[in-house]
Amino acid sequence: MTTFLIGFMGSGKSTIARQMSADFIDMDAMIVERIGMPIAAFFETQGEAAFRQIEKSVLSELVVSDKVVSTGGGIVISPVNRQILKDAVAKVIYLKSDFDSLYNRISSDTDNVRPIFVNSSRQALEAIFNTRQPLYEEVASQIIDVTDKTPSQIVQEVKEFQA
Ligand SMILES: Nc1ncnc2c1ncn2[C@@H]1O[C@H](COP(=O)(O)OP(=O)(O)O)[C@@H](O)[C@H]1O
Ligand SMILES: O=C(O)C1=C[C@@H](OP(=O)(O)O)[C@@H](O)[C@H](O)C1
Ligand SMILES: [Mg+2]
Repeated sequence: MTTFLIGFMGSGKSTIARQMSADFIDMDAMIVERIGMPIAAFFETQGEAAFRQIEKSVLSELVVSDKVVSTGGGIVISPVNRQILKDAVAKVIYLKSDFDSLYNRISSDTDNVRPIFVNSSRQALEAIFNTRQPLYEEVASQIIDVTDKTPSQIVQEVKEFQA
């Protein structure tokens, strides 16, 4: 069965997926391969809407992948994506944390340039966070509070829930 990891940027989706399964799929990495450029460059040249179109089709492809899939933090924006996640025979695990913890993490993450982070004030980003919170909860089959937990503690909690 496919396992989707969802949550705001910086919640650890890519990190936890990597620790959960050697053949995990990171949606952002898959999209970067497809578009042939970093996501930030694509946002700049083609726009966010074009990114969301690609994201939606990649999500549809991955529903039947039977893999651990780390999604991008904006996967829940689209009602169509939320319906895909609700209809899927899949586990949808929400890695939940508070905005301040996530903001600190994203701010110090030099490996990943997130255009929405780069282009938003802290206040604007918090508003996006607050808007998305209920959307993650709407589609989640499991919610894990990841605040102040190590990746291995989180992986352990996922496994215990599914035991
Ligand atoms: N449980 C954790 N504790 C501390 N730092 C973490 C944890 N999970 C992820 N990180 C760090 O936070 C940043 C974002 O992680 P990432 O997996 O890219 O999140 P996402 O894919 O949800 O945006 C990275 O610098 C990563 O090393
Ligand atoms: O929150 C968002 O809208 C986004 C989050 C990013 O993924 P991560 O959550 O893995 O950083 C990536 O999909 C893109 O920058 C958009
Ligand atoms: Mg990620």
